[in-house]
Amino acid sequence: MNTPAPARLSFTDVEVEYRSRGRGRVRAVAGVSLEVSPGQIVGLVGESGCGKSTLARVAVGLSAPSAGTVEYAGRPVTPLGWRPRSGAEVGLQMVFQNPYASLNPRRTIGSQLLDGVPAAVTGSARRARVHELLERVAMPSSAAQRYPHQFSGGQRQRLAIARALAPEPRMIIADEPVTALDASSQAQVVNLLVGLVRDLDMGMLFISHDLALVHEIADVTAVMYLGRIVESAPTRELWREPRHPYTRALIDAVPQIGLTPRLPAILAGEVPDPANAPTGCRFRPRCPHAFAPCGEQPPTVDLGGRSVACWLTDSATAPTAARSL
Ligand SMILES: Nc1ncnc2c1ncn2[C@@H]1O[C@H](COP(=O)(O)OP(=O)(O)OP(=O)(O)O)[C@@H](O)[C@H]1O
Repeated sequence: MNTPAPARLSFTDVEVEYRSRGRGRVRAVAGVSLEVSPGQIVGLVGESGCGKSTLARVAVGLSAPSAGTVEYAGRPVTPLGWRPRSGAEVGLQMVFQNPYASLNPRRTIGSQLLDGVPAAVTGSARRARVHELLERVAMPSSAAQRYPHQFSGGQRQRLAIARALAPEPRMIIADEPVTALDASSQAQVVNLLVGLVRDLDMGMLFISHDLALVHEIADVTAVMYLGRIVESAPTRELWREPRHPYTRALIDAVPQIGLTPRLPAILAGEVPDPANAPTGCRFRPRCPHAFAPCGEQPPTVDLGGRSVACWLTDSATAPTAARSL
């Protein structure tokens, strides 16, 4: 008997390039390798424009990688529109920042949830499944007869989560799912999402620019800068001892109770345009520790459970680097 492959999402050396009229070739993702396993929440953080949403779109087949592979449950993710989606890909569902990206404003919630219920569920069990989904996201059964615009932003996001859960996914890609909500709805939606992922033993890639939020919920945190993952580690370790200068800067910029938030000098200004990315280490122009080797792209060093792409952690160059600190 064949054992099914674990519902793991794997990115291997993924690159995504856009062709844009004014900017030419934009390499939004420039060689990313990352894994999300069932039962695990991986947080992906980084400033605006660093390629987080592009990576999310590639994970669910909304964009195609220009190089590298994305696999889910041991099979390549097929870009949507290239061919009918296979059964495996239904196991991978996305929650967007804007719930209207997955909810049609002109159809009732009930009919949209029904669409997502697997065909194997038949007869009256289909409607019962819709009510179960509403209950899971703490919405009344009466929501089934109503339209998306009849709900508040937080409720609408909960309904979008119910829509994502309808096909019984094993993995959720959540791209800034609470960024557009007010503070109290944010807490409710985050708690709901994390509770569901834990109860149903799913995996989740949680994308956010909010490092403090990712610190609260993620088992592993991956830090992205200008199309590359610069550091990835169990969240607690990353927070206790950030190894990449960019991670350190992001953590320093997180507001702390009683202290005035302070943007570190090196993070002032914008992330450079990926259409004109610096050569070598892409963080080099903003890094206070940049030294000669940074003109070359740093290797990703595996430090046992965590990985860092920085010449400061490379054993051959670290001694020289230490002198520049
Ligand atoms: N369709 C597109 N055509 C051209 N360039 C694009 C396209 N989509 C994204 N980009 C560019 O790719 C880069 C990465 O964008 P992306 O939206 O993935 O970043 P992000 O980290 O999710 O940022 P944000 O949080 O602001 O959405 C940016 O420079 C963006 O301008």
